[in-house]
Amino acid sequence: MLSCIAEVRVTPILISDPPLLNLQGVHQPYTPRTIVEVITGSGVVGIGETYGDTDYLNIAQAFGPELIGGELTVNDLPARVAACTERVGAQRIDNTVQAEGLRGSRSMTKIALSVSSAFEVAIWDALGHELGLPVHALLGGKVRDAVEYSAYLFYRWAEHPEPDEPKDTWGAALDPEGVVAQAKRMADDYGFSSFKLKGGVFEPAQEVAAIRALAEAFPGQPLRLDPNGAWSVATSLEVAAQLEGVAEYLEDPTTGTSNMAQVAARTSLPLATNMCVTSVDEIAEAFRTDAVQVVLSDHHYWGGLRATQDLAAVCRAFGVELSMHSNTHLGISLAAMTQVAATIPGLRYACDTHRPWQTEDVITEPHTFSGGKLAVTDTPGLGVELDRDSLAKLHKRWQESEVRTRDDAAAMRRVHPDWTAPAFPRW
Ligand SMILES: O=C([O-])C(=O)C[C@H](O)[C@@H](O)C(=O)[O-]
Ligand SMILES: [Mg+2]
Repeated sequence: MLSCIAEVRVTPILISDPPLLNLQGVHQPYTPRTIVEVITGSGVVGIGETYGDTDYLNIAQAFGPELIGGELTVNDLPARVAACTERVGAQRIDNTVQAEGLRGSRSMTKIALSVSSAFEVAIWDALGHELGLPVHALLGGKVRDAVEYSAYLFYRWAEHPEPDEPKDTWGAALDPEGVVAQAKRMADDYGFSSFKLKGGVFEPAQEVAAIRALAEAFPGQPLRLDPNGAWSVATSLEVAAQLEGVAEYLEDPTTGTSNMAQVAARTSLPLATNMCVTSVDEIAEAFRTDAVQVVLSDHHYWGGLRATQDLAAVCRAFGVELSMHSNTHLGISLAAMTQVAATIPGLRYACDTHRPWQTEDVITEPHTFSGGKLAVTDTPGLGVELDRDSLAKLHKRWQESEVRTRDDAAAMRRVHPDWTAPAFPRW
């Protein structure tokens, strides 16, 4: 007989983040995350992680206690979190804006699923510990022993504007030479052999030049460019023509399924997305119109690991490839990504990860990449352990700070006071 859930803890934290540039602006020095702990009657602890912005945190804090006394089951979580979201005042959520402009359209359902994902992962982890099995075994078993990740390259400043803000040793990358230097360090330190450049920051010609410089520095290695929908259909087609035979795919060159379909119809370069296929109701139109050839799944978006497997099955049915998207995240989410990626057949594109950019973590032994891959652990649950000192320190930072959301445009205004997030298409 499995133990029931005896306690749930929801802890907001602030983690440091480097000054990475994107279409919307720049990453803040500190960004919020939510850490979830599900504790069973036998004392087992399962952990999960998701966004920490206020809309997400409020729902997570309201929902956590509803699990107490219940069983370690995941199938009813999305519906239960959605019902809780209604009660928490989801009517305040503006469904019309593009969340951070980087994630596609925003909706209450998507926010609820992102919250649900943290509880789902925590329950899988707890179940794994209760049964002495790794999460991948609970999900049906692994089909690979290691998961390959791609280097996630960013244009960036050397430092945040204020002297007492977090620093790292990567230096600036504001031109093709800087991007290549960053890629070389990613290859040397982590063994990554495919590279994605976050675009939408400079004029397309400069970003094409950076991809060409990468192709020269890393001949034959897979390259991707992701401007988060910054380009018109015409610009996307110009870039596609220049990168055919150079890049392995273009990621969200333009905004919206119909624009993506127009681009896809006139280039041989595959199009990937983490913006126009981010929920079940967006799949049909995108697949029917052949708008995307690679869906970048994200267990935070889709509601967890089971939902990621479901998405993989739908993609298989339509001959669409699957890979993984990543946003600023810590080791709990990386462990979850690795466990589910291990179970998905035919994953032929390396998954994204922001992990090398994070200097902090809440697990006792942060992951080590070898040859750009993470080994799939067979230890029970997710195979990672919560570092309570670190969690307490990062929670204290949250308590002492006024930062409650990630706002890349506001962070950019500290340096360029006239900055506003650009209208689509930017170019
Ligand atoms: O692939 C993507 O679109 C992303 O990773 C979105 C992220 O939010 C990224 O652009 C970032 O953190 O600046
Ligand atoms: Mg993307």
